[in-house]
Amino acid sequence: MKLDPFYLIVDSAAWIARLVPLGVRLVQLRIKDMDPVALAGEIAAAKAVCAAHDCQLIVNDHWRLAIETGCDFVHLGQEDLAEADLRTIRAAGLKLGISTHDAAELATALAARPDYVALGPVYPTILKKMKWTPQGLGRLAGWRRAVGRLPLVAIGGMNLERLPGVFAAGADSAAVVTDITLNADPEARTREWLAATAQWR
Ligand SMILES: Cc1ncc(COP(=O)(O)OP(=O)(O)O)c(N)n1
Ligand SMILES: Cc1nc(C(=O)O)sc1CCOP(=O)(O)O
Ligand SMILES: [Mg+2]
Repeated sequence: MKLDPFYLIVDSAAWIARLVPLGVRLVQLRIKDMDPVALAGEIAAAKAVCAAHDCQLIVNDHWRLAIETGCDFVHLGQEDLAEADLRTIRAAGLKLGISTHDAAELATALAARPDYVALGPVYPTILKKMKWTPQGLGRLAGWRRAVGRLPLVAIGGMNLERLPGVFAAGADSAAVVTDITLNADPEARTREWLAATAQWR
């Protein structure tokens, strides 16, 4: 499986409707704290936009709702993974991406036979408080060696200037939130990301 080098992460179907039609090929819906009925509606709306624009949708955390709404890819962190039923996820035909932040988490992730592994935070992030200090490019290169040909996602503090180093270190895809969603012109920034990642597509 090949991941698009530009992996957009947003927190609503409205963001997906706004940015995916610009040409985004890989997007994660990452919603926290929403009731299941509203959440199912968000996932269904995101799925419809992605289907219309040939974009791979990845649902963060909510694997049961992803199955119920007919999605085909979920992302789980280590706490999510500990509570997830991997057999059910696999039986439903879902692909699976897993977060990692240290060697023990990488071993846990690889044992789950994921479709990609994410390493973060490669650079400092302002999106959420994290207990890990930034991993840096050397660590990313170490992850590349450790995972072999498995797709590797770099996350945390991604911006356009950092992309050459991130891909040179071995990432297949760069996942981004605030460099786009907090930009004064998210559409223009998305177009810049699409252009900047074209050479790795
Ligand atoms: C691509 C990607 N990488 C890492 C994460 C983080 O997942 P997790 O550790 O479960 O934290 P939350 O995003 O759920 O707060 C991710 N979502 N996507
Ligand atoms: C959601 C998330 N997970 C991370 C991890 O390291 O697992 S870093 C992160 C936030 C990424 O946002 P931004 O691009 O704004 O830094
Ligand atoms: Mg999670």
